[in-house]
Amino acid sequence: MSGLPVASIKELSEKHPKPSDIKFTYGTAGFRTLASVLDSVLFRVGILAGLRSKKLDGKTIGVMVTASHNPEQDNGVKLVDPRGEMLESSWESHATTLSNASSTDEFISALEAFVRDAKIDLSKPARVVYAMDTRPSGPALVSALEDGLRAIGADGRNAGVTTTPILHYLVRAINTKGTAEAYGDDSEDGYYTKLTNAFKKLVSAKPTPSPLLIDCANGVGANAAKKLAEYLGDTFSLVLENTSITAPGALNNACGADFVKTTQKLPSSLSNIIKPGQRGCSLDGDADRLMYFHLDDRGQFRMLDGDKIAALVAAFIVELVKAAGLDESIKVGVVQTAYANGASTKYLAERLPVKCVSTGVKHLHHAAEHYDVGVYFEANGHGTVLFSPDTLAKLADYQPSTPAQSTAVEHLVNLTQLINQTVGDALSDMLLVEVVLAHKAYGGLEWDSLYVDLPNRLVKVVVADRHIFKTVDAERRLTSPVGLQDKIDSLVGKYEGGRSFVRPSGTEDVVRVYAEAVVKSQADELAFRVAGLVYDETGGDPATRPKEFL
Ligand SMILES: CC(=O)N[C@H]1[C@@H](OP(=O)(O)O)O[C@H](CO)[C@@H](O)[C@@H]1O
Ligand SMILES: [Mg+2]
Repeated sequence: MSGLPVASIKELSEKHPKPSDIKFTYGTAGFRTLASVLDSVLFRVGILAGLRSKKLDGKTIGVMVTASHNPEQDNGVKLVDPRGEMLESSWESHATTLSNASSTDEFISALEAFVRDAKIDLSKPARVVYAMDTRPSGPALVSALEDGLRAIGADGRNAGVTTTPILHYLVRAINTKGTAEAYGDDSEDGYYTKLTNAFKKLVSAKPTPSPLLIDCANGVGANAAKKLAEYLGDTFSLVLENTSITAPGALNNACGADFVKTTQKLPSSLSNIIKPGQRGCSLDGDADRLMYFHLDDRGQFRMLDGDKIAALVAAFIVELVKAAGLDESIKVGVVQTAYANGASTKYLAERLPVKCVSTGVKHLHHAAEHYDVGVYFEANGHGTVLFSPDTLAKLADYQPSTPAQSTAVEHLVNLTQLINQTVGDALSDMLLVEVVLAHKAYGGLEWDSLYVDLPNRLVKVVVADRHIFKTVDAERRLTSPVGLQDKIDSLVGKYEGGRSFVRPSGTEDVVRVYAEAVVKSQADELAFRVAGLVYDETGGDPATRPKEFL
């Protein structure tokens, strides 16, 4: 075994010193914080990505530089494993440890220990493909990443400015090239061609959909949606808004999927553009989340979130599987989190198996892999559909006995091409939604009426130490602080259709309180009473108690 290239790491590491007063964490969304403090993290991630590739026998690893829906001054970085999935969780803590070594010497010792413990064969090749979103801090951070790749001797491929899901696609396409599982050509052209060819086949016998308004969050989704529109040609026209990717401060500002979900409002930049009866959607800053909305006939804004997308898509796939005559051998299931609207869970559970897992895409993704076809969406609009290898083989080998069965199987096969199965993908999900709407001849109104959302409220509570909050049952119940869950239960019992749960955030230094009830004012009241309880029970200072807490 050859050793670490210590001299080269040392020399380059000196150019990327760690800020002394900061503790970094590789969390649910990778490293994410103010861009101005991330230089050393990117350098070290470059080395880590190289080591991950060596550990996996030279398979290509992805690195995405983005802070998604966060404000423009933030940035972040996450690693992508060879099949396009999130980094294996055991490596998250190694990433955290390496990022916090205080000096170059300490960093090198930590690397040496890691290489030994993880039994990494340094003589293996290392390959990494990387990309960034449109943030102004991106280029400098990418150059720190490239120093890391150089230090460990990894081959880097720069995929430029692109979306998170395209980077995930590229990783899988590169690693499956020339195999029976080839995912597509390993280029952006390959991605757009794959998606749009499948889309065109799926809607070929349907009327052309009315043009769709897309809020691009002033981010990288604007570039991607523009290219997608070119590949779609006349089949489907996209009206792109919030495309100012170079305007200072515009990214995610009062627009984008997260804004729509958290404020339950239309971005004001669209208010003069969207017409009653029209549908539109918002992407987030790296185009992996999607929120739909429509204005009803009276011009009222109606949000169609990840739960509504899951309901629409899952019911459609179940219908197709049945129409194909495959319902005995292909089982469709849905994965949600506790934040899924109770009405969506009820709607889905009446039709197919539904599983609830902890917050965070990796939990949903892994649970969805256990179904033949697993549909997963977070309420915030991040999700996709996974077809198991067995299911893909069944679809490929199936001999339909009627023309109707044959059409249904063809549709299913085209869906496997349309859907980005590596990760949630706003553009792929958008085409998927449009396919279902076209097949069902639904507008926003019909889709929205699948079920009626229960009124709900999400509240943040700032506490002294959120780590004392421990949960069980897919985060729906607290075991610590002891006794708090009983108090929440007795509050919930007072509200018709009441549901509430409390969990520590994995991405912000807060505790989140979610509440639902049959009436909006009651959902708000329940949320603020539970928030008040959490605050008081964990020693919150009465002087700074938020006044809306009850
Ligand atoms: C209530 C909520 O929307 N939580 C979000 C948020 O996680 P928290 O752990 O709740 O901070 O960020 C995650 C990463 O983007 C996302 O997966 C999740 O859905
Ligand atoms: Mg995102």
